[in-house]
Amino acid sequence: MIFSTLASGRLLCGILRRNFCISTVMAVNPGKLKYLGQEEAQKIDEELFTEYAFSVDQLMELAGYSCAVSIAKSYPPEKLTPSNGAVLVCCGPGNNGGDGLVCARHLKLFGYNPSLFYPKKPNKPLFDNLTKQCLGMELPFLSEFPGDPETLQASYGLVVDALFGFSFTPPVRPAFAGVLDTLRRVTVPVCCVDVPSDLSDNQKLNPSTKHC
Ligand SMILES: NC(=O)C1=CN([C@@H]2O[C@H](COP(=O)(O)OP(=O)(O)OC[C@H]3O[C@@H](n4cnc5c(N)ncnc54)[C@H](OP(=O)(O)O)[C@@H]3O)[C@@H](O)[C@H]2O)[C@H](O)CC1
Repeated sequence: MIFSTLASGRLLCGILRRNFCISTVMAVNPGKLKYLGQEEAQKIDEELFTEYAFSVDQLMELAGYSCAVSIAKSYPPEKLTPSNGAVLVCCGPGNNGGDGLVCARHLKLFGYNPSLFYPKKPNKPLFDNLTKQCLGMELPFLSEFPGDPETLQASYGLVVDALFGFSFTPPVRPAFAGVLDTLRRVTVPVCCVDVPSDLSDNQKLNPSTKHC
């Protein structure tokens, strides 16, 4: 049912000004947007897999590509100074991280200079293949995260947060705590895939709340 709403054109991919969050929204009418919560998003995923036979690869490619298109519309590479299009794509250990790898690949084709921070790659063919594609396009994988905001924003004009999506369960584990803390403090735009990774699972993105 939810996917048929998508097909009717009432489910839009919206951009949320929480830093800059790309999320699917249910447009009851153009003037009134609501944002999907964790359960709704999981239900849509499930419906896409079962009733419409989408594969995870297809969904990941669609998600990553639409994020890259949204970024290109809002932050054209020529406007990213002083970094001339340098983007840091932070990828987490799940499918949200896979979205990030796809997004980085498309950003490269759009003229950006993406670098990847991917500290915990799952040992699965899908993620091996996505990593191989990025390596084949000469996208650098950072061996460590630029720990303080000043260092990060001196090198990158924009960050993509593809660390965690709807399977995040707070509190964040130590391995990622420092990364999220830095992303909260940077002054360059942070574009979040699905939801900001530090959003706890019972919070909903409220469209009326002003986000930075
Ligand atoms: N469902 C699909 O096939 C697709 C989903 N897409 C998008 O991807 C995410 C959901 O992906 P999923 O892999 O289910 O989960 P996440 O990527 O959100 O994160 C899972 C990993 O994160 C670890 N985790 C969870 N909580 C924490 C925490 N507090 N601290 C550190 N790490 C955490 C978790 O580890 P476990 O040990 O608990 O397994 C996972 O490793 C969603 O956004 C979807 O939209 C794709 O777009 C398409 C296919």
